[in-house]
Amino acid sequence: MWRGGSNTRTCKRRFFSSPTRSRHHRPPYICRLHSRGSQHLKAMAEVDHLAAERATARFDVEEMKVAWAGSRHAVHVADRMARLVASDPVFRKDNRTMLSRKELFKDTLRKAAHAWKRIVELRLTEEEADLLRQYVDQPGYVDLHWGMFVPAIKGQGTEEQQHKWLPLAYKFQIIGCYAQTELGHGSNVQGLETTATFDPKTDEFVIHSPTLTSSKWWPGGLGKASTHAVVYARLITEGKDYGIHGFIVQLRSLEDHSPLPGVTLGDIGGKFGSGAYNSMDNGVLRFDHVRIPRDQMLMRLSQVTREGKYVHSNVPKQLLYGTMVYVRQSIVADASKALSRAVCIAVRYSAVRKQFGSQDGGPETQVLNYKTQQSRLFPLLASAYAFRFVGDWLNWLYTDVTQKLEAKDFSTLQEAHACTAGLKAVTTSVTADAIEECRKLCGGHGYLNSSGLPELFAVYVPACTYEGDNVVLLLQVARILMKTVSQLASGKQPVGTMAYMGKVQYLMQCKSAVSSAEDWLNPDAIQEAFEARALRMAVNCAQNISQAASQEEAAGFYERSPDLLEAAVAHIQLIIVTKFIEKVHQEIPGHGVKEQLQALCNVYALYILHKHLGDFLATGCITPRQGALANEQLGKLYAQVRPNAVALVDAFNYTDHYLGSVLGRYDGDVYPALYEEAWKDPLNETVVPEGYHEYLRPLIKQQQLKLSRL
Ligand SMILES: CCCCCCCCCCCCCCCCCCCCCCC/C=C/C(=O)SCCNC(=O)CCNC(=O)[C@H](O)C(C)(C)COP(=O)(O)OP(=O)(O)OC[C@H]1O[C@@H](n2cnc3c(N)ncnc32)[C@H](O)[C@@H]1OP(=O)(O)O
Ligand SMILES: Cc1cc2nc3c(=O)[nH]c(=O)nc-3n(C[C@H](O)[C@H](O)[C@H](O)COP(=O)(O)OP(=O)(O)OC[C@H]3O[C@@H](n4cnc5c(N)ncnc54)[C@H](O)[C@@H]3O)c2cc1C
Repeated sequence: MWRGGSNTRTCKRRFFSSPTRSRHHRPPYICRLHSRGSQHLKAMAEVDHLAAERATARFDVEEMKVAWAGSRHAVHVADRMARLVASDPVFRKDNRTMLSRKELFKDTLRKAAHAWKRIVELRLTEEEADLLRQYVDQPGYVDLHWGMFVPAIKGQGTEEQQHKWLPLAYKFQIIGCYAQTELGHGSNVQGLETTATFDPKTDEFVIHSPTLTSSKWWPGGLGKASTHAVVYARLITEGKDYGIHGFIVQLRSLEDHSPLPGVTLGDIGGKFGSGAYNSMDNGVLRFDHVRIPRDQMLMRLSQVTREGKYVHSNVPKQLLYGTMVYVRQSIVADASKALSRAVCIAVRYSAVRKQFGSQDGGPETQVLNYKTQQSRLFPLLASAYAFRFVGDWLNWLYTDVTQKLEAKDFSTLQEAHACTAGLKAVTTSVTADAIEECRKLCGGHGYLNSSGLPELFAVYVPACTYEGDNVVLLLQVARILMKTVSQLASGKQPVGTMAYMGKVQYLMQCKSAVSSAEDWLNPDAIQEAFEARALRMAVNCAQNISQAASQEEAAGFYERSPDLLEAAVAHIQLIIVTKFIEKVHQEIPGHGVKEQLQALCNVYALYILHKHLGDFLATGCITPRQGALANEQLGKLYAQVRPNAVALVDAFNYTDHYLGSVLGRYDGDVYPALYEEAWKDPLNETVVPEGYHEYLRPLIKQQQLKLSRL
């Protein structure tokens, strides 16, 4: 019922495109200047640094690639798709931040069409096509078409509707987007204002935007590309408002792409950063009494009969939110991708970069050897692995829930909602902060577009907002936690990721047995501390809410929401730690691979414990001494990770094209690459800048004249 994705094998439609040509041609004098400079610098380049780093790894990198990707098959397919993209000039992206908005958008259309052509020519499977989409690495309408429009029809459309619309979407005969958010309301879906009023005389719905704030605002692909949208609107029939439902609405002509009568639409304007999410045409849309046939209401969950009667199927209303649940779980997998990219850049560059440490003209110290660099970077490396594994687990959970829903078993719906919402919130917030931290870890050069980090940050940060603002989503988790706590008294045993709450008697009073730093390497000690902290925080919140004088529960919840947020984070961190521990308990082939993952798992858990020490101490789960021991063990783990760091990021198996960073190059030959990149800037197209004769020369001359008069 929630399933997304599609089988692209059936698609026959072909598109044609011409290769891109950079608008920035370096004039001959710069080529000469640069090639001399570059050769000179190449001789000095520290190309051996990463080779030496790779030699110190104490594990089999090829096998770690398998552990990271999930299977040998996954490594192979990802490798093939990454190379396919990297070797195709149409997919170049090194000039992206220098393109104007219009050029960037056209470049996105060109890439999408070319990608589709290659997918059809090579008869790629859905798995391969999606990887190709990811490696093209440019947000565009196809993400929303495949990621939300198609899944919405699959999840909320009847079989008949799927039969009609999906083949059109699979062959790109129509392009769709997901039009939910409005200018006035995004988080509060029930507050949307767009109306869909049934007219029994014509057997049509009339879609209307009654106010300015009811304008659809933000949907990706809506601004310029989409021909259709799944529009969420208040269903009104027989004079009654039945709340939010989905409708398939055609927006543009399939002949000339002009808006249909009654439809006003366009792009909402430039967004944060250069390049980045500006490749996406997030749009605005208003309806002026637009009529659509009744059968374009998505009718799997509820129907309106020919006579205008509203009928709700015997399924939970929340299935309407299924597309968001689907995308939230995919966003968790994306978080590990974005985080691992940033970490890969920062680790490699930190191994190449040297500062200080030599008093007598000897070599300087690799910045990766500084303990502070390690304590900032290695937890992020560990988090990338942690998010990867929890993402795999979440994908399993999602698939499992979907199968159950198809069998009309709704028992795990709440678990799916809590896990997707909470993990989406925590992993995206951490990743956004981590990308910025990686930029700082790369010093000044991290601020250059050519480091890849500014664009990665700019493209990533909206993940904290889209598909549900992270605070709003964490409060959803908190509500479920409070509900679970309140049911404990009645003896109802919590299940799934809440099962630990069933041990309430024990966890509320247990004391950690850790008495040495090594004791923190015991997964049971970690698990118990995290469970006790999460449960105690949730129970404290529940007690505070119930004690909030005579207030209603909702008012108590509102008062305590900052604490509830922290309780929700603690619960989600417990899930991440638990899934990492479970992963490490599995059989993992390859020399040293399990040991490295074990170390990273401990780094992740103890880093979180150290960072949130206040929670652990305030809830009395551990003593200050035990907290200090955890930190001591963390330092030892960093030393263990250090010789393996470069190999651990190599295991992500990213091409230089995908990384898009001169600092993160596989060969570590950073300085010539930085030098070369500088010359590609449009400012360097001429030696004397445009504007010199207009503004600089007159200014200088005027000053000279003044001086000569003195
Ligand atoms: C290069 C080209 C090549 C071509 C390639 C071809 C490839 C082919 C193959 C590709 C396949 C795959 C492609 C995948 C691509 C994926 C990429 C995706 C990219 C994504 C980009 C992002 C774009 C962004 C989109 C958006 O942002 S869409 C809008 C999102 N909006 C929100 O998230 C709004 C948030 N708000 C809410 O969700 C709700 O309002 C709320 C939950 C906050 C509150 O809801 P409500 O008011 O209804 O209710 P309550 O809080 O009272 O809750 C009532 C009960 O319902 C439960 N509940 C709530 N939500 C859910 C849920 N989702 N599921 C289940 N249950 C839910 C509550 O728990 C309450 O329960 P109770 O009554 O028991 O207490
Ligand atoms: C890049 C991007 C792409 C997007 N793509 C799409 C798309 O394709 N389709 C689509 O329909 N939408 C899309 N959106 C919209 C997106 O889903 C919404 O912006 C998002 O759900 C947040 O809603 P909002 O903008 O209304 O934020 P608001 O809810 O207005 O948030 C503002 C602030 O209020 C806080 N807040 C709100 N409610 C509460 C509460 N109950 N308790 C405590 N604090 C609260 C939030 O934490 C936040 O700090 C996109 C957005 C972006 C940025």
